[in-house]
Amino acid sequence: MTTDSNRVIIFDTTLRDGEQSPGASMNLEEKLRIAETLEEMGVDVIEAGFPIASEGDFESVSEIAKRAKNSSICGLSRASQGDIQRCFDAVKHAPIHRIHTFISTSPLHMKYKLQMEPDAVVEKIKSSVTFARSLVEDVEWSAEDGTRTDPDFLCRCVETAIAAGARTINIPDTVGYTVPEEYYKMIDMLMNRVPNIDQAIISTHCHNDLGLAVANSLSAVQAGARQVECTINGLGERAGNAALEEIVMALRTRKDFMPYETGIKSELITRASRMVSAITGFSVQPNKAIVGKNAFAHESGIHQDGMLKHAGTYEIMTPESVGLDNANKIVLGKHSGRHAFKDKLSALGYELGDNALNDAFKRFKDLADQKKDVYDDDIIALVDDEVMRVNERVKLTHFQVTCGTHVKSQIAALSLEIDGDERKTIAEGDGPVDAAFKAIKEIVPLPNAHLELYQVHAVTQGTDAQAEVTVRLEEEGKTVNGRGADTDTMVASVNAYLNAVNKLLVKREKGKPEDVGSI
Ligand SMILES: CC(=O)SCCNC(=O)CCNC(=O)[C@H](O)C(C)(C)COP(=O)(O)OP(=O)(O)OC[C@H]1O[C@@H](n2cnc3c(N)ncnc32)[C@H](O)[C@@H]1OP(=O)(O)O
Ligand SMILES: CC(C)C(=O)C(=O)O
Repeated sequence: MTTDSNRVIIFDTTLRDGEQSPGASMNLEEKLRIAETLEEMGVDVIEAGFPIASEGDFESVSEIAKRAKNSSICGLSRASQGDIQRCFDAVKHAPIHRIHTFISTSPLHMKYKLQMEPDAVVEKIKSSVTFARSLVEDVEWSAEDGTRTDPDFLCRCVETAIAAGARTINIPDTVGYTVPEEYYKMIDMLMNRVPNIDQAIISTHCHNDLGLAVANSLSAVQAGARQVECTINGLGERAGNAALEEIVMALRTRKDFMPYETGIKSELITRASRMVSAITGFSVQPNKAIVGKNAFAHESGIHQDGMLKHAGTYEIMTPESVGLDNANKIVLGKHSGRHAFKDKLSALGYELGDNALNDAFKRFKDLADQKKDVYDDDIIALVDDEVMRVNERVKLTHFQVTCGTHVKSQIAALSLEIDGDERKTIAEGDGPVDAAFKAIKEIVPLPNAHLELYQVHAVTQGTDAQAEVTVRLEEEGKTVNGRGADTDTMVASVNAYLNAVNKLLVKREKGKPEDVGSI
């Protein structure tokens, strides 16, 4: 495959190296779905598996090849005729196909793993690539453990592979050992020293053992590599491979510094990431670049304020460019400020005046201090509660209740502000709710009111969820419902009861004006 001087070939190995992650095995149907998505994304080469590894691998590479249209389908094979033939038999069904063959070139691998002399390795490169070329046009050769290989020997191996017909030369950082500057120099050295290098495309295949897989790959591109091997979500052996989404978005976002193109439709990145995560069961860490759930989320007030004024203040790419349609996420939490809170309220349909906004904001901050996640429903409950309480005559100022085992009766201590006056009491009850409600009735006499309903439900999930309590009171044929929300169920209960009491007072006022103030 040839490429324009600035076109970077994206070679996805999620189905081969990605599947080598312990626990990431995929079945045929799952591999077909991923391959279809990769092709739709515009991946140039899909490494679909290692056909000699098993009947299952052979079948999946063959089936993927049969369905492929535009992507080249590739299989991996050791430097042996058996592997290469099996690989060919699987990939040959694809209209565009490639054989990828490899052998180790580092002193350590040659001596201990292959137990071969360097000259014998060079001979194997020649014979394996020649055999592969007798089967297909497009042969890729990899120098396994390339980054720990002696430079002179690496040049000799690369020259041999190209002379035998390889048109892509891959220099893997098999153990994730190199660093960007060193890798740059290695690619640059090959470009300058290997006499027939212009007949091949240099490829990178970086592992992430030091967290440098993407940085190393980009460094190699800057040195002249024009194929990057990568995987969705950075899946792969040990710490994984370079993440496709990070490579693609880095090239797209920093075109000013790295003027290279890929053929990837980046809008499909999120879909591919979620699919691979769901199929493998490997969840994506929340702070993972590009595809983590927090990659476009903003929690702190200063950032949220900046985002509301201009998204470019804190986002270097748009969520839409990676296929997130819910736009940037302003997540309210304890670090949020008034601007973001007000914006969230208007998105939820609330327009509060300055005073009400300040009161609601204070309650929101208190809630965020107590609660890990503040959801929209929490805010709705909080604001409804706040709005409801404006103009209430009876307000809670203090409440404490004892409860637990081996306590005969529970004691509630309560202070209420009624029309501006503070009143206090202590009451005993059969359980904390009973004690609390008795305390209210001692301060606010309600001789004819009956409790018809007391209901608690959690607004959101988790043990720190807000409780929303509904209390229904009936007095002489008039029924009112009171609501209260708080992370403390007892406080929510008292607030709900008081809300109902306040509504009853309003009904009394309407019915008998002479009763105003008769508390
Ligand atoms: C860095 C990488 O990602 S490399 C790819 C890793 N992927 C895989 O290993 C895919 C899954 N592998 C398998 O299913 C099996 O290992 C097989 C089918 C490939 C081979 O299985 P076996 O024949 O039982 O051999 P085993 O895996 O135990 O040992 C590997 C053999 O291949 C040899 N070998 C390793 N790499 C190469 C190579 N590139 N070219 C030729 N021979 C190689 C080893 O020296 C060893 O040979 P030996 O048996 O003479 O000592
Ligand atoms: C065989 C090559 C491409 C590889 O996977 C590696 O070296 O990590």
